[in-house]
Amino acid sequence: MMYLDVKAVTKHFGDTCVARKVGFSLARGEIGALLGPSGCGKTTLLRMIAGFEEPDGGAVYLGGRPLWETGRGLAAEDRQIGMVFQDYALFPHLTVWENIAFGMAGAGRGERKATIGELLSVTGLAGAETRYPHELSGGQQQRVALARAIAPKPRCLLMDEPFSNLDVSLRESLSAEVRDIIKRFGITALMVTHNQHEAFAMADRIGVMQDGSILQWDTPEGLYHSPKALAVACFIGEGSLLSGTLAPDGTLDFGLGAFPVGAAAGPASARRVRVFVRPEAIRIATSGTGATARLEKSCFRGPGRSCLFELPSGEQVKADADTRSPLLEGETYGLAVDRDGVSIFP
Ligand SMILES: Nc1ncnc2c1ncn2[C@@H]1O[C@H](COP(=O)(O)OP(=O)(O)OP(=O)(O)O)[C@@H](O)[C@H]1O
Repeated sequence: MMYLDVKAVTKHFGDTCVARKVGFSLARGEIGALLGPSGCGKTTLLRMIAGFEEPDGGAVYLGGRPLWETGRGLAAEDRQIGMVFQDYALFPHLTVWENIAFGMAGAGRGERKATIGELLSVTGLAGAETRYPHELSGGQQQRVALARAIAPKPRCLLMDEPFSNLDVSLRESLSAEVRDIIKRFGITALMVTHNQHEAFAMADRIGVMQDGSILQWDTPEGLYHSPKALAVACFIGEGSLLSGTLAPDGTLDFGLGAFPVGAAAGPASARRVRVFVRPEAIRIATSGTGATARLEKSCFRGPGRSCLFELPSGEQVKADADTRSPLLEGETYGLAVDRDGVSIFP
């Protein structure tokens, strides 16, 4: 059995279904992320695991023990779950030290001192222990919130959009830092975010959610390279959607060429398919075989150049180029596609 196990959890608010038999699991010490657009049900799922909301059906287990099963559950305060909220929710009248110590009433003086000392050190807050929350930056406040949630040694840590109040440049560096801290303490954690960069920087496993369902629960690499649904491909990273035909012998024919994608994939008769291609799977050449396309737009992005091509069919294709390539808008180029960077959907 996995450490955190969510099984076929359903939840309605009135007539609206916000969790449709949702299931996923995390091994001990793994970090998971629920990723999806606003309103898809991420926070409600997190709140059901925390015990702030009751499921209509399904079960939730933590470390082999039920948090919720057959319509009954442990009270939130008995679940030993740590929470980090979007707005940090620090106590404004308590110092950094007192905020972190808040949930450690059961620990002895020596243990409390050692744990808080270690947390201050790994979160880079040593020296700030007598300050109050309003005397800290947003990033520092978030680290205090994390330290406060970790200090009582929770069985699981839940984080609701933990970086959304921080500026973009801080989000990515802090998310990598927070991952290191959680890993160092060996805590099993689940976060909710609508930002894929945060999910990629933090999580070992990510669930892409849409309308109360998890479309795919997978590693970041699995989601990016082998999306199981078109909505997952489109939600994660960038790409182009082209139309094509899949023949019974497994040959895919579309705007960027024709090649076998495995006989096993072949339908009984030729079938129209949608083909999703990542920009980095396309190689641009001045001439040659493969497809030809007109460069419509080219945008310098420092390490790379984002290009938008138009195929003779009128379909548009995004491709990445080297910034040193002398590409001219309006000119025609050859495009070759890396077969592994192509995903096919009905
Ligand atoms: N207590 C509640 N009563 C009624 N409807 C609710 C309640 N809590 C959430 N909802 C509704 O359930 C749906 C899912 O909300 P939820 O907060 O879980 O989504 P989310 O994916 O976390 O979105 P966001 O990123 O905006 O927080 C939304 O339509 C929301 O309005």
